[in-house]
Amino acid sequence: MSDVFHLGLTKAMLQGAELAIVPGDPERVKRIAALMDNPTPLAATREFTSYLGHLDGHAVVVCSTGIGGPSTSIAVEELAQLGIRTFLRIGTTGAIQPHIPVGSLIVTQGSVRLDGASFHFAPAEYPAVGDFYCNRALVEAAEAAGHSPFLGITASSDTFYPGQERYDTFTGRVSRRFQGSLEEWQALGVLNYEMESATLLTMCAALGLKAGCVAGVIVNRTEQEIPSPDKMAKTEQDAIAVVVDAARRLLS
Ligand SMILES: O=P(O)(O)O[C@H]1O[C@H](CO)[C@@H](O)[C@H]1O
Ligand SMILES: O=c1cc[nH]c(=O)[nH]1
Repeated sequence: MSDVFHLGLTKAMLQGAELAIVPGDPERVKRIAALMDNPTPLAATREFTSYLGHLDGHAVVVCSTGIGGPSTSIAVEELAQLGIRTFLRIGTTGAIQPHIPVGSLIVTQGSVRLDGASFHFAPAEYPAVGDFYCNRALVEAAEAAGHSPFLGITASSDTFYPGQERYDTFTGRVSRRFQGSLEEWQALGVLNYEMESATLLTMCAALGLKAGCVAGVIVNRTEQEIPSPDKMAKTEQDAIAVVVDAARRLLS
């Protein structure tokens, strides 16, 4: 019996956990939990796969959000109902600034809200910003692992293709709203594209929860569209190690 609608979890299963690590991809969950003590599978429903692990004796939930804002909002809402107060997203991303190499890590300070779900929590004037302490823990964890993370603004889009101005679509077209948008975000200093941070950061700020996002750069859109599988796996693993260390720092 589940205490919440979708995740298949009960409060008892979470053993008092107050922090969750939330990747997009369900396949990433086990690999994140493997870096903790006593990794234990909890549930797998739709796009929501969850594990419990422990860091220095603290229970930590790992739960995938699936792709995009709507499913992210469900995961966060239900985890909050079960007692989670801090959310660390670990994702993959496409950089749009030429100086950001594939393999690097980006910590999202704030997001351009190209999603829809965040508007169900707060109006357009409200910022999608990360929690300072989460950002600090992510940056310190990245630096401790020898990375020089980029910290800045992310464009967070509901769609992977038009919203991120990709022309390798079925029609080869992108709707007028997004034509030229990549260049505009570049000129405004936006670092990267992904698909969940706008929802996560807005809803957490609006609901009095803490959140931070780190992402591994798997493509640079000024150079290529398709990631190389080897580089992608290493980048993802680097980001996983950083998010787990950041969680440990926040819990200590
Ligand atoms: O690797 P994840 O966490 O899924 O993040 C990124 O990858 C997906 C798109 O390929 C989107 O979810 C985007 O935000
Ligand atoms: O370009 C990219 C790469 C990963 N995820 C995204 O949303 N966009």
